[in-house]
Amino acid sequence: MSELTPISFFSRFEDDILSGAKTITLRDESESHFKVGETLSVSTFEEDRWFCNIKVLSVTKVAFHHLTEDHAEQENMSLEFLKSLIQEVYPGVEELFEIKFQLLN
Ligand SMILES: CC(=O)Nc1ccn([C@@H]2O[C@H](CO)[C@@H](O)[C@H]2O)c(=O)n1
Repeated sequence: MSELTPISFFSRFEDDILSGAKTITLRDESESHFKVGETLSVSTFEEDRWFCNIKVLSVTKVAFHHLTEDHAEQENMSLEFLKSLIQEVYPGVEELFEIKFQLLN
């Protein structure tokens, strides 16, 4: 038996992930190592509390200035909010990675 690869999300996104409203996350290069098809064990960033497993569907490089409404929709937020959020989490980072995922039961 192998350990699942961990990933954390801010706990305020837990409900959106569990309802299927949020189906991508945008990360910097330090979290671009996930492999298509691999199962990730998802915990909250704040308390390191497990809340689901997800399967990686794709990992795609995307520039900050190329983010679109399509990304925002898959984040279940407005594009304006998404951009301000990313600037808070990853100040000055232009090269992002879109990780598309599927919630596992
Ligand atoms: C330690 C650390 O970086 N944790 C992160 C980073 C990002 N995100 C979310 O991904 C999307 C785009 O960044 C937005 O929904 C972010 O809030 C997250 O939940 N947790």
